[in-house]
Amino acid sequence: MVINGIQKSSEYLKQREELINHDRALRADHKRDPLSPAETIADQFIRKLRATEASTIWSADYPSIPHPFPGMEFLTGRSIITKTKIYSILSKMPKGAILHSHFDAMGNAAEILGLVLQQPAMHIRCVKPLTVSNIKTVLPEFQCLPQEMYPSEVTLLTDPSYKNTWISVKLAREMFDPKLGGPEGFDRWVIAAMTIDPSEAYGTHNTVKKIWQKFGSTFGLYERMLHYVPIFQEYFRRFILSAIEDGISYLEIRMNFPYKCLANDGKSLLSDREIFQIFDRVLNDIKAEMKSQGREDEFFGAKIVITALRMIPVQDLEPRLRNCIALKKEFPHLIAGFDLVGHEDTCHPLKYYLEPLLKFREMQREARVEIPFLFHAGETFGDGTEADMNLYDATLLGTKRIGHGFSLIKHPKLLEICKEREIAIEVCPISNEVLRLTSSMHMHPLPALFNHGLHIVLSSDDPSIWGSMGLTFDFYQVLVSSELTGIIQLGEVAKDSIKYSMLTSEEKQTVLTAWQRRWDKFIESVVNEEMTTRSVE
Ligand SMILES: O=c1[nH]cnc2c1ncn2[C@@H]1O[C@H](CO)[C@@H](O)[C@H]1O
Repeated sequence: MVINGIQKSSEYLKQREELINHDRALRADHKRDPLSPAETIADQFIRKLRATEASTIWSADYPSIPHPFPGMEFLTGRSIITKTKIYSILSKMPKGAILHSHFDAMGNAAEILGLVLQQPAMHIRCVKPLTVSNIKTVLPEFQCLPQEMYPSEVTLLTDPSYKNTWISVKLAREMFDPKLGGPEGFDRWVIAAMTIDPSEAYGTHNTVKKIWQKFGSTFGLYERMLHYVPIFQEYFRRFILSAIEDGISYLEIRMNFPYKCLANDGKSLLSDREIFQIFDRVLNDIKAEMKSQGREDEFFGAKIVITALRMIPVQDLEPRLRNCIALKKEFPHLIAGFDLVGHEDTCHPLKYYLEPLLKFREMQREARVEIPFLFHAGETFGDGTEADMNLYDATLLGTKRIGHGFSLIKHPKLLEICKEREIAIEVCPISNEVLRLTSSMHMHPLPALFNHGLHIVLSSDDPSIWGSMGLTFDFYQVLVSSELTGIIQLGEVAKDSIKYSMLTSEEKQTVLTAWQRRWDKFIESVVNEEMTTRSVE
């Protein structure tokens, strides 16, 4: 690799090629087996399409989007993304597993409101009468009420005499003041509170701290809307079905326990056991449904990563960990691991929980169960802050994967360890951008992680809140913001999501074989698309 002293351009070009290959040698797409002829065509076709769409769809004028570009802020660019052929191709790609998403924020917001509206027990209130001038700032509050507590007198949310009283959600919607948009205005009001919109992410709340205030307030709503068994069950079923339609064949879902879900009577709480029994039932029903359609190799189930909020006092963690062990013993096939969640920049660092976390290993040995740590760490742009330092603790505590690891790129030794120990990084591109860690995908550390040869899985984190159900949008943002990354790299990421899941090695083999079959078919369909496009040109 000596560059000095080169005389001939042919020699220079040879050395240039060697240097480039050397630099790219760690990437997953460079390390894999040679591409099949069909993969080569598909890869080149998608690269060409990406360039064409950058200069057509992404360069057109849009009245409400002043400066569009591929990889731009997701919430502003989403309506352009869905116009592209690349998006439509990626929506058919088999994507492997979702390994990083939070249960309460995985469904479509409008559909969740639809489920709430079907339940007479669901009620709503707000702190003062809603008016045209305060509707953007006054938040709805939901509550499931037992029948004996249904209100006997009703004052509408928009009535000037309204005073923070409960009203049935359905009635509140039907009677919503036409001056505020009637029932559609009601939907807009509630959905705005459940989601982050571009004016918030890129305007009023454009810092990590401010956007987390809005983000946190949405979780308060989801909790009240979803934690009622008829809604909870149907919600779970629907998001699994929609994940399957997006080419996802397995999920590991983070969920806080105890998960306070109201039973049918709207009063008593389900036990954790009952929650897991519901999971089992819903998953088995879906598997049976898939089998009856001859699609059994498209879905292999889901597991829960039990989480606790990193705000709880340290002494409260040990009982949670004991509960986690008891649940694992009873539902070994449904529990993937343990994690602590919440805003790392403002909550307790992992180090604060060191004693119970160290003890957890011993507790597992005694109980003869294995519950790997799958820690969120480094979801920050800090460099040496406590949130950033969580990466050291997650690594020392033996985490099997790292959730986000946004600041990992700053730490050479940790990069080396993650590579050596095959600690996969769960990267959630759209989440990081909406939560203001990066202003566009081009500034995201992901391309650097790919180039360093880290094991990466892509995930959606909280798709309800940014309207990015499934994984297609995340895959899209990654594909269009690096020239090196092509469909082959995305295929490797999908494979890694199976390889670094918490399935057993036999299960992984089964899921990988099914994935490969679907991948070959997918590549064939891209090749067909290429031929059709060529014949039109
Ligand atoms: O990206 C994230 N990082 C850390 N915590 C999160 C993220 N997304 C959601 N939660 C947390 O998970 C809980 C629901 O399970 C919520 O309290 C939310 O704060």
